[in-house]
Parts: sequence; structure tokens; C-alpha cells
Amino acid sequence: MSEAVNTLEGWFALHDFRSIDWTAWTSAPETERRQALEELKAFMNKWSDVEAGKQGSSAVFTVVGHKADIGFMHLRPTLEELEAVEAEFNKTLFAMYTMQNYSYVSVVELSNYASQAENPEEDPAIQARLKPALPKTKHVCFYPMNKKREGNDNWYMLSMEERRGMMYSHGMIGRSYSGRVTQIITGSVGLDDWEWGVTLFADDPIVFKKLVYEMRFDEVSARFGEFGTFIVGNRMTEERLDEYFAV
Ligand code: VOV
Repeated sequence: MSEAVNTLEGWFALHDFRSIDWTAWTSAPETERRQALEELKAFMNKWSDVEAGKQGSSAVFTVVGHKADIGFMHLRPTLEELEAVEAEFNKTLFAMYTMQNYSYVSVVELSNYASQAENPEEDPAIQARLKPALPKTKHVCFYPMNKKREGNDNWYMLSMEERRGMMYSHGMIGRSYSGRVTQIITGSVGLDDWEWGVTLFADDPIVFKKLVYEMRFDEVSARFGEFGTFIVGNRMTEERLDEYFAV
């Protein structure tokens, strides 16, 4: 039997993608629209406080294309806290104008293909990666993925050495994008329909295209990568909210 790689888990993640009922929104009375936006702003401020208190992190972004209009990525220490964020938000007036088109549940994951930390609980660099403040970049890209389990291309039948070698090459490509993109890999085996969620943050969306394309030629992606729906969006700030929702 092949040996499973050890993984470290950090905060739980919910990617929550919603479409806006624009017909209802544009025909709603102005006072109601204002109240709905005030509630959303209050939530965004609350989420900033959660981040400042190191009890989680949340990102809000608009989504380009039909898959959704607005997206939230929440990180929280427990699955219960994650559920509470979602349930609380669902009760807002703003949420009445949204429909949850898609969501993804996972947990921030680091594997030790590269190195084994002596005491990960005490290692500040590892803790910062397991419990990250989400980057405030202009753009976000999310997609779920699997590693193939077919015939000679079965990732889970490879030896640890073979997998480590391929992950090394993967990491080297990733590292050449250092400073231009930040990746947060969340594991979702047993939690959602795919094996990992990949969330990328960058100020230039072309970097998503370049990085993902370059990785397609790397063995671990070329032979074993299977990909779900890609979602790309722009960071929502309090300043941009009024403009985006203006009728
Ligand atoms: C900024 C780019 C970047 C960098 C530096 C990077 C580095 C690394 C390292 C060093 C490691 C291993 C240790 C760890 O940290 O877990 C990983 C791990 C992983 N990656 Fe990665 N990855 C990047 C980026 C990056 C992308 C764009 C993708 C999507 C692949 C594609 O084709 O679209 C990806 C996927 C993954 C996955 C699914 C895993 C877990 C695999 C497993 O079997 O466990 N990743 N990754």
C-alpha cells in the first residue's frame, strides 16, 4: 500500500457564491436597498474585527460571468463557527436578494511533501499559513480539483518518493510566481465533492492564466490534475459597494 502524506489542517473554509436577484433589487424601494447595504457593510466590518482578533478571515468579491454575482470566502477555527457566519448572513435583508448558486466546504491544508516541521504547533510560519489573513489583492480565482485515479495515472498508487518528486517540481513553478500570486490550498476529501479547493489571489488577473497554464505542463497537473468550475472575481470594498449596487 502507498503511504498517505501527513497533512496539517488549519481553519475551516466556506466559499459561498451567490447570484443577486436583480429584478427584485432594482424594483425594491430605495430605503430598503439602503438598509440592505448597511447590513452588508456592518457584516463586512464585523468580519474585519474577527480578522483583527485572529479568529478567522473573510474575503468578499464580485464574480464576473453567469456563475455568481458575489462571492464570500470565510475562514473560521471550527465548522460550527463557519456555519454560524453563513446562518447569520442568511437572515439579513441583503441575503433576501441573493440565491446561493454554489458553495464549497474545505479546510486549509499543508502537506509535508517538502519538509517535516519539528513542532508545527509552535512554528509561527506554519501557523500563519494554516490560519491566514486572506490577501487583499484586487482579484480572486477559485476552483476545485482532484488527483486522477485511473489506470496508470492513479496518484494514490504512486510511492511517496514519486509523489514527493512531482510536488517538488510543482512547488518550484509556484515559487517562480512569488510576490505576484498567493495560493491557499484547502483540503476537502470527506468534506465536499472534490479533493482540494484552490484559491488564488493576485493584483493582475493575467497571472492566474499564466500560472495555471504553466502548471498544466508540469507532470502532477498534466497527468493527474482534474479540475472543476473556475470562478474569477474582483475584490469588493466598502467604497465599491454603493457603486456596484447603485440602481
Ligand atoms: C503560488 C503558487 C504555488 C506554490 C508556491 C505552490 C506550492 C506548493 C507546495 C510546496 C505544495 C506541497 C506542500 C504544501 O504546501 O502543501 C503544494 C501543494 C498543493 N498545491 Fe500548490 N502551489 C502553488 C499553486 C498551486 C496551484 C495553481 C494549484 C492548482 C494546480 C493546477 O494545475 O492548476 C495547486 C495545487 C496544489 C495542491 C492540490 C496541493 C496539495 C497536493 C497534495 O497531493 O497534497 N498549487 N503547493
